[in-house]
This record gives sequence, C-alpha cells and structure tokens, in this order.
Amino acid sequence: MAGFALGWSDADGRPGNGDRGKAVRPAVALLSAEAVGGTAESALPGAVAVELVHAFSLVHDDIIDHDEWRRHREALWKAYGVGPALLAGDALLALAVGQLAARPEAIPYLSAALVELVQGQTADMAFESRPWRGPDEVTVEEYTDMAAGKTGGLLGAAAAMGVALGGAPQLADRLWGMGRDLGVAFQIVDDMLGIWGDPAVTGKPVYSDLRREKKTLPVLVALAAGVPAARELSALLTEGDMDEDSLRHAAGLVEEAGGRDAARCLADRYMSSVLEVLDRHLPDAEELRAVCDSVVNRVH
Ligand SMILES: CC(C)=CCC/C(C)=C/CC/C(C)=C/COP(=O)(O)OP(=O)(O)O
Repeated sequence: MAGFALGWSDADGRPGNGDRGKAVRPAVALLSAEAVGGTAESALPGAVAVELVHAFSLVHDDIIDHDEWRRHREALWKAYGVGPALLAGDALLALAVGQLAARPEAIPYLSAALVELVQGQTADMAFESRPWRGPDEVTVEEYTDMAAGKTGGLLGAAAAMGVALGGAPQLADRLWGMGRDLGVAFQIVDDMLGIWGDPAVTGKPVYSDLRREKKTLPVLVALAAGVPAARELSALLTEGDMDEDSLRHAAGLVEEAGGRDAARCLADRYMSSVLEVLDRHLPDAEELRAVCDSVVNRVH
C-alpha cells in the first residue's frame, strides 16, 4: 500500500484535522495485515468496522461532554439535537458490526474493544468528580488504565484484526497489547493538544478539559510535582469556575510545574514499547511504524 496517506488534510487540502478525521485506526488495521504478508483488502472489513465504532464513540462522547465542536464543525448533537445524534451513533455501531458479517472471526476483537472503550469512558467520567489532590486523587496508573481502555481498545482491535485477517492470528495478542500502549501515547498527546494545541488546527476549543475538571495527564503530573507552581495550580483548580484568563494562567502553571515535559516523556515511553513490539514481531513494517510514530508527533 505504498503512498498510503492518512486523512491529515481537509477536502480542500488545508492542513489540519479537516472534516474527515485522520483515519489512524483503519490505517493501523490495513498496514498490520500487509505487515504479515496479507493484502490490505483482506483487512478492509476490520478497518471499516473500527473507524465506524470510532465515529460512534465521538458522536456519543460529544453528547456526554457537551462538546459543541468536532472536526471544525458543529458536533452532531449541536446541529441536530441529542436524540438524533444518539440514534446516529447507534446506527454507526450497527453498521460496524455488519461489516464483519463476511469475516466473523474478527467479531470477538471488535466486541472486546467495545467493552474496553466503555470501561475506559466510564472511568474517565468517574474521575471528573474525584478531587484534584488528596487520598482520593487520580493516580497516573489509574489514568493509564483508563486511556488503555478508552483510546487503546480500538487501536488494539485494529492491529489485532489486521494481523488476524492478514493471515497471522498467532500475532493478534501481541499486537493487541501494542495497540493498547499506542492508545495511551495517543491519549496523552490528545490531552496535551487540549491545552496547548491550536484550535484552528485541532478543530476543537482549548481548555475544555480543564474547565470540566477532566483528569488529564499533564495536569495530574504537574499537581504532584511539589513545586510552588503546583501549589498555585492546585488552589486555582480547587476554587473551580475558571474564566478564560484563569484557564490560560492554569495552563501556564501546568507547564511551569513540568506537566508538559513529563507528559511528553511518558508518551515517548509508551511509544518505545510500541516500537519494541514492532521491531521484534514485524521488523519490516515501515509504514505501520510511521503511522504509529505520527501519533505522538501530531499537531491535531
Ligand atoms: C463509549 C464512548 C462514548 C467512548 C468515548 C471514547 C473516546 C471519545 C475516546 C477518545 C479517543 C480519542 C483520542 C479520540 C480522538 O481521535 P482522533 O484524533 O483519531 O480523531 P479523528 O478521527 O477526528 O482524527
């Protein structure tokens, strides 16, 4: 699949997330199949299924989080109402399952990914009502478990289905683990883009995670840093109800307390595990490697 390009620009070729998404998950599925000597076509049902489930999860997530913008456009619920958006999400899920009718051996991967997705999302939502600091604060380990489910489940399924449909089901477990690690790195970078990304490029507003008390990794590690900026950040967050200026100030404090660098470091550590698995099991998978690499080096 030489020259395969992710959807990194919109229909007019402008750089950015465009209105189509980056198609990382299907790319992982198709390239995983090719990496084991199969054809991209063999993994197509799996690739389409994971992207449809991803789309379903974004539609429902925007409803849950009241996020009004997605991919430079109004979120579906904002444009059409909550009821129609819920149902559209359900339809996307049904279409995903239908994709696997011709390859029923892939259904268990999709089903397991959905359970992980829902468990991760449930944990993420529960974290919002936990305090920023204190005995009940969210730990880095809890965060990485949540991210491995919420974001890693589908990436794991994409990679596992890719190798299984490509003819090497014996590698599926290894690749599933690789995908989960990739998901943690992906989610950490997502958290960083939510604070320091350019909304004109990401297609989403900045600071919405901070405003909603989402326990994102840069903030968690900044708060635990034990430096003056961390204490000031803790006081600001605990006070709550921040306006735009306080949110900008909080973002500066996260960076000053080392949250940005530490988040980057942890994302790189997870990427090293990803690359280790690829080196060991799929040493010639250069395009797959490049796609995985783009996950941590992206700006949208
Ligand atoms: C059950 C339920 C509602 C789960 C929600 C799970 C959820 C929304 C996880 C977030 C994953 C994530 C980083 C999305 C952005 O993907 P991306 O950057 O690949 O987006 P793109 O397709 O727009 O490029």
